Amino acid sequence: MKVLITDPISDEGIKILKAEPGVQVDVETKLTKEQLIEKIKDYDALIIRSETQVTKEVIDAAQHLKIIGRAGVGIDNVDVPAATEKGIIVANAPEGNTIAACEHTLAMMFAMSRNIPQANASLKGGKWERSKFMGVEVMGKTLGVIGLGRIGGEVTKRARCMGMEVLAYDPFTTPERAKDLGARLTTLDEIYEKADYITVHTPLIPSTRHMISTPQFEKMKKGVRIINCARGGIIDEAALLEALKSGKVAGAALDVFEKEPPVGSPLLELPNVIVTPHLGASTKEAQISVATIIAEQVINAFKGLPVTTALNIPVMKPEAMEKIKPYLPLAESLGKFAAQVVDGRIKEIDVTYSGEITQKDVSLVTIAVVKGMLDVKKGELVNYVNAKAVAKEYGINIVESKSGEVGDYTNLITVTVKTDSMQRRVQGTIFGNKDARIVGIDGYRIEAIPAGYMIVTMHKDRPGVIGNVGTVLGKNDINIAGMTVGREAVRGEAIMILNVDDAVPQPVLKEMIEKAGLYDAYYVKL
Ligand SMILES: NC(=O)C1=CN([C@@H]2O[C@H](COP(=O)(O)OP(=O)(O)OC[C@H]3O[C@@H](n4cnc5c(N)ncnc54)[C@H](O)[C@@H]3O)[C@@H](O)[C@H]2O)C=CC1
Ligand SMILES: O=C(O)C(=O)COP(=O)(O)O
Repeated sequence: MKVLITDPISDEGIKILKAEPGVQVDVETKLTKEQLIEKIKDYDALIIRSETQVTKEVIDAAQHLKIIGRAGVGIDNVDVPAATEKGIIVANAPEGNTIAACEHTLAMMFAMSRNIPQANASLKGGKWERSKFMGVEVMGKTLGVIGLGRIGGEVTKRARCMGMEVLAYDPFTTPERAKDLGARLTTLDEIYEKADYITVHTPLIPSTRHMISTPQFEKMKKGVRIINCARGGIIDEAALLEALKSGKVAGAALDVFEKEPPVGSPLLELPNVIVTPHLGASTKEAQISVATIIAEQVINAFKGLPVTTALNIPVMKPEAMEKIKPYLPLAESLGKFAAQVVDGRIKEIDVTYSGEITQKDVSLVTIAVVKGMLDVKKGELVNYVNAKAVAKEYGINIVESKSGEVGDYTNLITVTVKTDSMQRRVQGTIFGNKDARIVGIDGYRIEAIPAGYMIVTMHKDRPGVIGNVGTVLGKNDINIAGMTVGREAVRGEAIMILNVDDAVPQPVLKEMIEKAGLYDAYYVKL
């Protein structure tokens, strides 16, 4: 495995990677876009921080890339949909730098309140200006926290200890969580109306880009102070500049910028703006933590172990993963099997779970069904990362449901495939936590091992059919390893599955249909 690291990460992470047998690690920082496009071709993994721009062009140029590891949180510099489409895992290190970013936010709040950067520069410049740098206290003030996630939550807890009242806005959190942290969840408008300090802690995504702009500054209290240690672009810098110039905003503390470095930004000229060069995550502790986490995730990806911080595949805890693991090969086999016993273009895949499995997180099991089906239909690289995206691209609707009905099986996975011309239902179960079986087709009870070469026949139950099928196979030197028949009634409609030891050419299948008088027969290869 070849790992390319293009932004500086802690040696601790590099050591972990190098200790892994068969891993080659190359650190190449400050690559130009063109150099990265050229380099990436040879690598299996890419590790980055916020500086490397992993664009679609870069992803398209990659030939072996399996994982992009972000040694940090924000992934706004990665084209995640492009990676997903190509089956590349994107993983980050979400908890590694929470405290670093939180403490930096508080450091910036204090530095701004007490004019520390300005006073430091003045004194070092030979001046002694005590009255010029009169500050304000944070105690008793209202802090507005926009984005009450990991960092926003830690900032809230500490702000409360400093005697601040905290109002928070986050559309994806609960009033209970906010209360536990010491904040009151409210609207953005109330924050704008009441806050003395506003700090943003959301990701940079389309819905947060320029979420604070001129109309929002207009609603704010005069003299408000703004902190941005999240991402440049959440706050509209041009609008902030105007709000600072007009006196609406008394000060701004910025760690991040719309363009980094912010060369020539007029914000840098203002005395009431203090800045740091994207240092939020730059503590020894955070860097060791994120580098270690991401190195482990990259290794896991190569060992086929769960990548627990992956952002584009369902992530589950190792214990949960352990519980559904036996179902993944069965699900993939059911998908592959079902794809080979239908005609026409697949329009919908419906996966229904019943029995004990309904207590588990089955999202990955559904993906395994889809992956199996697309492996057959598309014959191209489909994996757990891109299976759903590929299905969507081909206009295949995926439906997942859990049924309360407990039939004869402890666990049952029912896969219904709808094509433009027909519908087929295939059911499977696991016996004793390890033995996968196909136990039903279109309501007929059967019991077949989903493996190797198989033949599925649809016929009328009458003497001679099975004998004739055996004769045709024998004549063509195809050995039968197992057989199961399901029928609706004696001499009624029937389905048979044969496990055979050899591949079955189409002409043999045709001969079988004719000689044995079958309605239809399908050859399945798992
Ligand atoms: N300056 C620096 O060096 C660092 C910056 N960051 C930035 O901080 C951001 C937050 O990091 P974490 O707290 O770890 O992430 P998180 O995912 O724990 O928290 C983000 C929160 O924002 C909320 N959110 C999403 N859309 C929102 C909206 N429209 N309005 C209000 N809230 C919204 C989410 O519900 C979530 O609770 C990262 O995405 C990253 O961009 C993170 C680490 C270091
Ligand atoms: O983790 C994040 O989102 C950060 O912004 C930290 O960025 P960095 O790794 O220091 O370039």
